[in-house]
Amino acid sequence: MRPDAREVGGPVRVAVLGAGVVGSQVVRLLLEHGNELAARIGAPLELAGVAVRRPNRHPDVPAALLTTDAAALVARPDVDVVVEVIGGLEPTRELLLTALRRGAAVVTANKALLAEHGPELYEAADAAGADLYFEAAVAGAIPLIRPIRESLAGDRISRIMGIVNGTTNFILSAMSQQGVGYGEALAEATRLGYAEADPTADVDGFDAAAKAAILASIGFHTRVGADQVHREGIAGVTAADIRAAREIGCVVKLLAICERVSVGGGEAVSARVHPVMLPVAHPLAGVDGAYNAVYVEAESAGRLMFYGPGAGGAPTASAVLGDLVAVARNRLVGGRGPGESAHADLPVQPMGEVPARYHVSLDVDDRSGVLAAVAGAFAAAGVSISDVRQMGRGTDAQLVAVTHTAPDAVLATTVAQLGELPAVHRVTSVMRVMGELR
Ligand SMILES: NC(=O)C1=CN([C@@H]2O[C@H](COP(=O)(O)OP(=O)(O)OC[C@H]3O[C@@H](n4cnc5c(N)ncnc54)[C@H](O)[C@@H]3O)[C@@H](O)[C@H]2O)C=CC1
Ligand SMILES: N[C@@H](CC=O)C(=O)O
Ligand code: NA
Repeated sequence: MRPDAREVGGPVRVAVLGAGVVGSQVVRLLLEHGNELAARIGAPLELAGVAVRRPNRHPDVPAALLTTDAAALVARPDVDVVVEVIGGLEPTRELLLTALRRGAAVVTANKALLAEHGPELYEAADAAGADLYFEAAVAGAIPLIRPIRESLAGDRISRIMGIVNGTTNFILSAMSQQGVGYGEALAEATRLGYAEADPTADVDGFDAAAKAAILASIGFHTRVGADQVHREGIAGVTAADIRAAREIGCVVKLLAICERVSVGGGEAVSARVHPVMLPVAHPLAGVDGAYNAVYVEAESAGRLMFYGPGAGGAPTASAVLGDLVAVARNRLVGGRGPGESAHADLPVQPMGEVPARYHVSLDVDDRSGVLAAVAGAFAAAGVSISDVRQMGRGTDAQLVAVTHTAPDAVLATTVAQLGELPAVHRVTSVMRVMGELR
């Protein structure tokens, strides 16, 4: 049940859970822009409480609002909206279920929670007629969730593809443009507030996979969990990979790709996250630092591109505040925003079936017959090569091959077999390639 209907124009009371990088900015904006927000909503937003772990670390939050008891705060009947910016799966799942079950609206930036427990949260929201908004959970400040759930609700989306993790994009940009080392770039991304509390979530691709799960779910009206997204991070991307990409006119980017695909006369969803070599002329190749950019392709709309800051306290707080205004407006008119839409219920395509092109660099013997042996291994697997180059380096040589499209599993097996050839010393770089190479 919703809390008691409020008198029109009465305050909308907001509880904020967590006052870290994002939460502290949410509280600041609420306190600094209160009058303007009230004018836009038609009622004041009143900060009812801020749950934190260590109250003495938050001098900018009025002391009377601070509490260490988040469970008591979300259960308070006078709280209309709960903003969750703690992160992680627990106790956030339990806290948000408590809020939703008593009819409070929820605004969250927590993609990990949504990708893992989205259906349970949606069900609780539906049962109570409460709002569940999460614009900040994907691509930070960029309006993307609302455009997909609302503006494109009348269209048929075929593809959502882009850079959705600011930390890894920051690291890859620093490595390729300034020659900064991986560890140093990660430390700087953490210092700037881009990285997750545990940055392995960023570098191992978990964060991008959670975002891909959310995008695939709302884009294709199908429940896609984080465990159904193929995930490869950037921890294995080396300076040699970045050099190899540069040699063929490419940059390395970590992409999330969600597609509606045809499988055996029916439709399925493919959702995957992995590094790719992208030609420098590709629009996503120029997206640097903590910026994100996402293409959405829809049957009638055509190709749309969304670009902007994908991480950071203030940009993410902007998305949270936008949701807060939306749910407050809904509340005042007694309405509700979109709930879960999972009617299509499409199967998820296994990664092994996804068509891909690979760029493979090998250290090989510099002698005749090696190229033929390598080409023979590709041919035996039915994989055709679009480009091959061999560069002598004294006693050994570097051999680079770019394949035509083949099923991902076939390519992966072929590369493993190449590594077994006597003439191959080492497989130095393997990466998927996208777009037209020069
Ligand atoms: N930092 C960013 O650029 C973005 C973050 N997000 C998401 O926003 C959420 C918050 O991220 P950040 O602010 O960066 O994290 P953070 O680690 O800076 O802040 C989280 C805060 O919650 C507090 N906290 C932990 N458990 C608590 C509890 N039980 N009760 C009260 N407070 C508790 C922590 O002490 C910390 O201050 C995460 O879900 C993250 O994935 C989303 C988009 C961008
Ligand atoms: N750690 C995330 C924060 C925003 O979602 C990122 O780097 O993108
Ligand atoms: Na967003």
